[in-house]
Amino acid sequence: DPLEDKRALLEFLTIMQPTRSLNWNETSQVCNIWTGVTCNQDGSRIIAVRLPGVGLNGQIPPNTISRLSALRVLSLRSNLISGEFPKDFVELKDLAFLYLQDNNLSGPLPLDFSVWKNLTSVNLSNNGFNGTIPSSLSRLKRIQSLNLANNTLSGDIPDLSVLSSLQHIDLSNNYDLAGPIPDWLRRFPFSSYTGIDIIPPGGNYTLVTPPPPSEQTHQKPSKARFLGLSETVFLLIVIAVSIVVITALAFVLTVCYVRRKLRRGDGVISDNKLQKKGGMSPEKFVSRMEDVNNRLSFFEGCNYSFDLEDLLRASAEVLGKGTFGTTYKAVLEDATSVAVKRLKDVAAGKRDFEQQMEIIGGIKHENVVELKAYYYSKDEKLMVYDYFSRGSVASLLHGNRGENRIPLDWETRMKIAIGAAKGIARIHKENNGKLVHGNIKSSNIFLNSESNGCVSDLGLTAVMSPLAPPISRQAGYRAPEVTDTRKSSQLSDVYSFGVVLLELLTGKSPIHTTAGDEIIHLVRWVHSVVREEWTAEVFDIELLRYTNIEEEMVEMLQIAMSCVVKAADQRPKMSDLVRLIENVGNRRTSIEPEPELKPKSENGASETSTPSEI
Ligand SMILES: Nc1ncnc2c1ncn2[C@@H]1O[C@H](COP(=O)(O)OP(=O)(O)OP(=O)(O)O)[C@@H](O)[C@H]1O
Repeated sequence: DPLEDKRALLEFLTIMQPTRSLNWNETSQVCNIWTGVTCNQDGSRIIAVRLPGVGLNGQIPPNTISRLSALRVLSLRSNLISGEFPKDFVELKDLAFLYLQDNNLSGPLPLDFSVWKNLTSVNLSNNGFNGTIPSSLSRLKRIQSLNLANNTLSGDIPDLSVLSSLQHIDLSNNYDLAGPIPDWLRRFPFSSYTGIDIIPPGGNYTLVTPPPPSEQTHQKPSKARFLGLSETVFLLIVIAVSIVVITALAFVLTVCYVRRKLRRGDGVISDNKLQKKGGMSPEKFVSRMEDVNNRLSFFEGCNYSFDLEDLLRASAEVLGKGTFGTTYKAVLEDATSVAVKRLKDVAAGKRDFEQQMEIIGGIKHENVVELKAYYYSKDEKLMVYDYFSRGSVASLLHGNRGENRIPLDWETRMKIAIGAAKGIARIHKENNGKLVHGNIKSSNIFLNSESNGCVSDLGLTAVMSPLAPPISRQAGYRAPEVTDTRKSSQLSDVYSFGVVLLELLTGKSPIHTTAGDEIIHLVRWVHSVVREEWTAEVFDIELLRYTNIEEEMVEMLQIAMSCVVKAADQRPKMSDLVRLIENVGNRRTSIEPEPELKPKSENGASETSTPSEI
């Protein structure tokens, strides 16, 4: 345990006296136990303290928090903290995320922000800070989000145009800030600088206020104007305005009605806010989530700094509904995008769920999508991942079939296959070699920063109810024995991986319909085509433009077919597959530079791709 850090926090707690009781006591272990506290990997230091809305009262005592010199995240927002910005916070050299908004802090902002070189997100809004905005903010090279709104800051707005990483800024409602509004600030939304005094060319101060809504001018014709019009014209205007108002009202009511209906529908978020989902009132939802013992649990090394409340407030968009729940893209205040999976039908109790999450979150591998955080309460179970803006392999392969489609080239497909194989092989080593992915499919494979395949959504079958209805969307990937026993294994993962390989090779979905509405099962179809000795027909038409890859495609087809054999014990192990696929890829580097074309048969396949090789 980090004893020194622990002592500092206990001193802080004794003086601040939060109204909500925290489970911090001298005898208990800090790391993984104390509410709102996160330690580093070896448990030697505290790196995050998150205590939003726990009723902390009074001034932050000097020489307490500042002793946590490894602190990266400090969130004390929505409390009753008063006094000046603690001077000794300069000791927190690693601080990256600072959230002190919604308190009663006052006095000047720190003069020299450059002591916090790693600052990424700062929110000091809704306090009583006064004085000027320090120009040293311009030295925060990593800053992405800066919120100083609703204080009483004054003076000029410093030039922060050099901050290329800045994505979000809010200086609004600091009524004594003087203008003019600099050009760099005008690049941000208008809401970033409403409520600031500006000096127009004439010299008089005016306040930057939002433009008045246009209806107002329609609804309130001035008296002078009325006197200038004939009564008929005036009446016509009144009637026209009334019609517009009534139509608008009817429209709003219809929208409300439709939204309410939608909200009742299964899994549909009506107001694209996570907090309004599930037909629960936002207040009820938030209060359920805010149970002190039920907090968002982050994994070691995670550089996110948001709290559950931030997540609930984030604007959210449904990415899709899958086997285990619905996944949302949530955009947080500091412009970070995360993917949040809201699980349904979880059968595991809290302890088992947490244990499984620890196993999943403990896997750090470049080909496994890292679980960043999770949340468990009676009513909600959430998992938080990085958001992959390029979409999944499923969407890259099967999405956007229109004119501006960018086909997936062979090299990328191979990188996806090798990456995914390595990721799954790594998963299979976990938990004493017993961990099963359980849901391998192309919508759960993404491209990492090097465009290698990266697998997600692992290990969830262990916490799900076995009584949940069978999922048809998984069907095309499910090994025959899983259909019967409903138990997945590492060998059934191999089968599903084989189906993904077939998808990459054929460009076809595991279950699809033909023009004549015939349902095609990819594995069966490939078997039948190969049996009929039409191997070349199998490959994706988009791949036929590449001249010297036939041999590799055939080799990959052989590998895929070995994965999808019926008898589980005859399938290769994932670690063998990594080697086999890498061999194919390695040979390619020597083939690729050869410009020579191989002779092609009529249907476009090379002479070497004879069915006998399969
Ligand atoms: N981290 C992420 N970044 C971007 N998109 C994601 C992320 N995680 C999931 N998605 C996408 O969100 C959609 C829904 O995902 P989800 O995992 O809930 O369902 P699925 O993959 O369709 O099925 P299953 O639940 O069986 O995995 C899918 O299109 C998936 O590719």
